[in-house]
Amino acid sequence: MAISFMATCHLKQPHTPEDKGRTCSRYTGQAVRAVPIRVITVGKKRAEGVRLLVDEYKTKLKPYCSFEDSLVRSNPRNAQDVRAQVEDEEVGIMKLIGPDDWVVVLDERGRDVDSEQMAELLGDAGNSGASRISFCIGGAYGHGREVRKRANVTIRLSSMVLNHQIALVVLMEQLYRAWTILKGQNYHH
Ligand SMILES: C[S@@+](CC[C@H](N)C(=O)[O-])C[C@H]1O[C@@H](n2cnc3c(N)ncnc32)[C@H](O)[C@@H]1O
Repeated sequence: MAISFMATCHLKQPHTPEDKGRTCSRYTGQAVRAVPIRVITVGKKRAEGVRLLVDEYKTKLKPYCSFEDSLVRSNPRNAQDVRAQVEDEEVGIMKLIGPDDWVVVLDERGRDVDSEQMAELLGDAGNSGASRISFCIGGAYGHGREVRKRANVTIRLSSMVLNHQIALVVLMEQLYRAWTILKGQNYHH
């Protein structure tokens, strides 16, 4: 499934004063097929503040696309064995990924994507045959080999390592931002 979101954004360079207020996406103002989004996270119970923010962005995303929040629970029995933990979490993630999913793995070693490129990623997915976009956030020790291999693209949200719950909140906000870019709405400046 060819998705070219990296190739086209004309605001890849740092924004100049002239760029201020412009949003860039090949798809801005066009009808974009809203591919359902699923975010798969690994972990235990979420912190209350994270839960509130995730709920807020789920509500904000509702007018744009369907959204599924899937949690793969870490098995506490594996806490002393990192490999067993990563493998167990990987099985849980792979079970949720369908054959037609377009898979975006989040990893601090992934490709840098700006907000406009995130919008293009969603727009490109809409033009592809993907039945769903699955974003995968790993556990304390990251993703296993199978998940990495399954990735259509691996992106990072920052060059810093984030706690998985913080990564989830940042991703949710960026998904909402991406949709406002696609719709040409006054949120992204
Ligand atoms: C605590 S981090 C795991 C860090 C671990 N060093 C690794 O090898 O992945 C948990 C998860 O949060 C996500 N994450 C953390 N920092 C990130 C970043 N800068 N960009 C994208 N995702 C990130 C990744 O999905 C990661 O698997």
